[in-house]
Amino acid sequence: MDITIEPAENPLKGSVITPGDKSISHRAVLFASIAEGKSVIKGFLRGEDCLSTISCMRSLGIVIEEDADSITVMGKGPYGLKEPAELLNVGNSGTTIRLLSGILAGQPFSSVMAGDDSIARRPMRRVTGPLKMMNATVDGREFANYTPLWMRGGDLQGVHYFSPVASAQVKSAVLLAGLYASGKTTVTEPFKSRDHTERMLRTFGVNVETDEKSASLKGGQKLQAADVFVPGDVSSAAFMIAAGALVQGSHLIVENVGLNPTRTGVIDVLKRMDADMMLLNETMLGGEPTADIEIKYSRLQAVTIEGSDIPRLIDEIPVLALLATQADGKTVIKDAAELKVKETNRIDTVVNQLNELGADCEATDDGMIINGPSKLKGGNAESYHDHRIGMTMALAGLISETPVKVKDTDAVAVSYPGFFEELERLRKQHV
Ligand SMILES: O=C(O)C1=C[C@@H](OP(=O)(O)O)[C@@H](O)[C@H](O)C1
Ligand SMILES: C=C(OP(=O)(O)O)C(=O)O
Repeated sequence: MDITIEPAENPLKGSVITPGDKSISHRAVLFASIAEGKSVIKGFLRGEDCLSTISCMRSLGIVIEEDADSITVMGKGPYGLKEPAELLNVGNSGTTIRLLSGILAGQPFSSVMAGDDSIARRPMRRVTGPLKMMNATVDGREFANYTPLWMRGGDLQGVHYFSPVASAQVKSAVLLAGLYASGKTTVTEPFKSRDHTERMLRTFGVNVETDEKSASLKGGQKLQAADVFVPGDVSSAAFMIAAGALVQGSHLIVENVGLNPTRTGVIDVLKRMDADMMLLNETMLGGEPTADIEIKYSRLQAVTIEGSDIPRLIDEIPVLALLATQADGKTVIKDAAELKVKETNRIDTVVNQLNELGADCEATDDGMIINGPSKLKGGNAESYHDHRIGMTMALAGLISETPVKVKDTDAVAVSYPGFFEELERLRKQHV
């Protein structure tokens, strides 16, 4: 479906509740499935990606009940999964295929995973490589780099894996396989990636050791069922925070934002950009720090974003790039080549689409340069079926001279079902 976003004639006002964290929702279902007993998950994100994880676990024989405010998973223990009769369809979700690979690597049966066109282009060797080192049998197109991925798990051996990329998906896949391996498994990364796996495995009773760049666990540990409360997703909140910062006169409260320190790069960068922002009601929910965020329209300054901050804000770069088009000066984003292997090549899709609307951006090998501020003129924008590009282009419509028509917005439901309705509601609350 195409959606036309009219320029905002009035400030955005009011409060919005952030939908559940996508990374944590996936993990809750996966870990509960291989735990012994019944786990109840509250605050679960009913986005398409997390629904793909539920459907894969059902195909593997796990009973999962859904009701209005919770998901109940009847865990069957580490070896309770059954050989699936059908292909495991991961849809658009990189997290599903990569984390599930780690679990399937430990299962004594054969399974095949595939997803949509975007998943078919995303590199899987980063996960299948270390899993093979651990003794799993894996294949796929181009020597196990592309879907469909076929696996037959087996007797795994622990490894110390030095990942060339800071990736929570790689780290999690190897650690999950490590639960089925003999001895100890360690993953060391160039920079620390999000640590939801380490935190949640502990909630399920697994002993995980961590230091600045490594995480380790011993094989053979059993997960015990646990109830999980999923905080709001800072990656989704970032779009509403950006809307508040971009539209003149706005004043929003974005509630229930998960503030795990491995995810708060976007908050740190917004502060450096001089955003008029405050954290309210800081608390701990389900083992993760959370707060409400008050944001007002802000005159933004250009910044450089690089190094260890990149994994802490990787999914927020499209919306940060839009914010940078309105900031004074030259914003430089570097060390972010990982953007090329997301749902789309997000260096190209962000730069092309923002330029199309009248911004001054340039793609580089590992990021982009944005000169601001520029008045966006509006027009047609592609989402390329990438949820984060679709939402970024919609926000561009709020500050353009003429409307922005965003193509194929259905993808937004991958991480933020109800995004357009919420945006519309905030626009109507100016009086
Ligand atoms: O582990 C996760 O839940 C995720 C890790 C990140 O990917 P990488 O591990 O590829 O960096 C992120 O981009 C993705 O949206 C979710
Ligand atoms: C990259 C993303 O997700 P995934 O890797 O799970 O497809 C994302 O949500 O921006």
